[in-house]
Order: sequence, then structure tokens, then C-alpha cells
Amino acid sequence: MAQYRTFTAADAVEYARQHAGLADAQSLVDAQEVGDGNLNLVFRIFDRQGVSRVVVKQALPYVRCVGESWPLTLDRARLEAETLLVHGQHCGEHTVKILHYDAQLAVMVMEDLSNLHIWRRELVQGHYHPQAAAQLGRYLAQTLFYTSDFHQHPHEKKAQVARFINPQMCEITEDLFFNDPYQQHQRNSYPPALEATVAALRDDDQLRTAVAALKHAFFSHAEALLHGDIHSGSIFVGDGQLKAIDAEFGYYGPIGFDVGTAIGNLLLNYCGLPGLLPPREAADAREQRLQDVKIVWQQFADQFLALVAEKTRDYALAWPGYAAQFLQKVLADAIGYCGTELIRRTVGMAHVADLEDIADDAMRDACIEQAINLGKVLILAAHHVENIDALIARIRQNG
Ligand SMILES: Nc1ncnc2c1ncn2[C@@H]1O[C@H](COP(=O)(O)OP(=O)(O)O)[C@@H](O)[C@H]1O
Ligand SMILES: CSC[C@H]1O[C@H](OP(=O)(O)O)[C@H](O)[C@@H]1O
Repeated sequence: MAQYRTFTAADAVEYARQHAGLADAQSLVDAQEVGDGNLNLVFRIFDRQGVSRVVVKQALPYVRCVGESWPLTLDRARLEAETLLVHGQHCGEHTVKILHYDAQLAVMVMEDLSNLHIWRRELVQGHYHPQAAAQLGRYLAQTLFYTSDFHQHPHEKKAQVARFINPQMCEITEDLFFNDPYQQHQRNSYPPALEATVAALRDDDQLRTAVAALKHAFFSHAEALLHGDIHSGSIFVGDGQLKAIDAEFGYYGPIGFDVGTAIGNLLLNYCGLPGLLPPREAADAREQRLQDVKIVWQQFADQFLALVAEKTRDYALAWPGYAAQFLQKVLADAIGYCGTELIRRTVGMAHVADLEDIADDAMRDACIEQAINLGKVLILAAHHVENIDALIARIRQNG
């Protein structure tokens, strides 16, 4: 059994030669570390012609963006690889292919998606990928339906819940989404000019009650195997394709959390666009984002309902009308979690380029404030929004 050690570029090349399953493995000669996320090492592995052929990703025993003062489980690599393998079984067209993984070394080898683009970077630059929203809706419907009680046998479901227990990564979400922004915390970071706006979050009884309910459901509602962090920086798009990566926060949780995180990141871009693009382009792109939000939800809901009608195995859950009622609850959850994503990405520690890349200070502060206020409105309104058109109308009123 291999002992954990942090890979050098040379280690990553050698590992890819042994485990990528390439016929010409010895032609792999070089590696470049390209990790730009908060947590891990990511190496692109190149052949003699300079073509990158596979990616090697390794977990560090700590949070990369903070350092050794914040230790973090290596088990996240197993959880990431296994979540992606399960999601790949149910939605191979929209999930990165895992070629090999090793839990001891906390390493995985996967297909190289460098021919595509990280969606967040595209959104920040105003590059529109019209197919992406529908594909994301499909990814969510397939992965969440097939791992839910609508489809999994109750014994298998419980075994899978146990396999994907992910306490340390969930704790990060539990703290960063639901605690930090609503208290004074050293991890928080927001413009000093917004102190009053942020203080108002702490002092809002209704908001704090709604956030507590969202956290409680995140703790306890094991509805399906979530990606757990499906933001636009965890999605490659281009060439008519969409592929999800980076599922180390995978666990059995509330379906609305994945849907809300996905929608929330489209709305972070919506809020940032006036500071990223010239006025007319920004206005057009904002309309596209609202359409994207609508399409993600509609595709998700339509395909989830179709799968329920065709493939539900549980006698009681197959009762006509139940799935539609369940989806109404998922919509409310998703709107709430979307609100918490808007607030944690602006007030908390992990920020997004959609807002951080705005050059003008005053404009950046205004866009961040809009995101915070929209987040608050959505958390408070979540249970009073009847359908997706009503959600879009609320966003227009408040953004
Ligand atoms: N399969 C892949 N193909 C090409 N590049 C990748 C792949 N996976 C990750 N990357 C690159 O590495 C970066 C960080 O990967 P990510 O999985 O988000 O790491 P982290 O877990 O640290 O957030 C991505 O933004 C992307 O640029
Ligand atoms: C201390 S981890 C902060 C933040 O980073 C993760 O994102 P990513 O892996 O995509 O960089 C996740 O969103 C965490 O909440």
C-alpha cells in the first residue's frame, strides 16, 4: 500500500504513466501544476509533443489557500473520485471521467478537459454558452434522481449514505455558508463600506431563523448524492459540451442545495456584470443569466419528473402527484440555498471572480451590496415563490 507523500511534478508524470491507461504511457514527459482552486494540487501531464493528455489531482493534508494551519482530511480525494464515478454512471456526458484513483495517496487521474473552458471565466468575460444551462439542468436531474429514494433500493440507499459520509468537508460548508456571514468572524472579508449592510444580516431575526432551517436541512436531509459544490468554477463548458469536476464536497444531502448553488453562481455573475462589461453588453448578459436560471430549473424539474414517471421503484413515492409536490419543496430549498451562496461568496471567506474582478472600487462595492441584498431577499422569500417565473420576477425587482 502506497504511503501518502505530496507529489512533485515528476511524481505526477510517473504516476500518470503507470495509471492513466494510455497505450503510449512512456511518451508522457512533463507536468505543470495548474491548480487555482482553494484546496488541492492539479497537474496537467504533457507528452513529448507538448500535448496535455491527462490530469493528476492530489489532495493536500491541509487547505491549500490557507496553509498547514488548517488541516483537512485526505479522504476528500476518495470522496471526490467516488462521487464523480457515481455521477458518471448516471450522467456520463456531463461528468469528468475518472481513470484511476488511490485513497492512500489521495490522488486521482482523470481526463484532461483543457479543450474546454471553466464556465466562470467565460461568464466573467461575457462569453455566452447557450447550451450550458440546459445541460446543467440535465446533469442535476440525472445525478440527483438516480441517487435518490425515488430510484435507489432502501437498503442500497442507506449503504450509499454511509459510504459518502463526509464530515470534514460538510463542516466547511456548515461553517462558511450558515455561520460565518451571520456573526463577526475572522474568516469573513467584505468591503468596509458595507459594514452596515453586513451588520443588518446579523441582526435580522427572520433571516437568522430561515438560515437555521436551511442549515438544519443540510445536516439532516439525505435526499440524494450531491456534488456539494456545483458552482461555475467547477464546470467546464465549450464546443457544445458541459462537464462537472471537483466533487470533494459530495455527500447525501438536500437536492435543493445543488440546484441552489448552481443558480446562485449564475446570479453572482448577474450581480457582477455591470462592473465587468460595458453597459449594453452587461444588460444583454444579465438577461441571458436570468434565462439561464430559468432553463436550469425547468430542465432539472422536467427531467426529474420524467424520470420519476418512468423509473420510480418505490411503491409509495410513485403515487401520482407526489413528485410534483416534492419538487415544490426542492424549489423553496433551492431558492434559500441560492441566497446563502450569494451571501457566503460576498461576506464570507471564499469569493468569486464575477465580483472580485471588477476594477472600479465603488462599482465593485455596489455590485457586492446588490448580491448581499438579493441573497437576503431570496432566503426570506423562498417559501413564498410559487414557480420559476415568480423567482425571475423577484430577482428583477431586487436586482
Ligand atoms: N480534468 C481537468 N482538465 C483540465 N483542467 C482541470 C481539470 N480539473 C481541474 N483542472 C484545472 O485545475 C483547476 C482547479 O481544479 P479544481 O478541481 O477546481 O481544484 P480544487 O479542488 O482545488 O478547487 C481548475 O480550475 C482547472 O483549471
Ligand atoms: C476553505 S475552502 C473554501 C471554499 O473552497 C471550495 O471551493 P473550490 O474547491 O472550488 O475552490 C468550496 O467552495 C469551499 O467552500
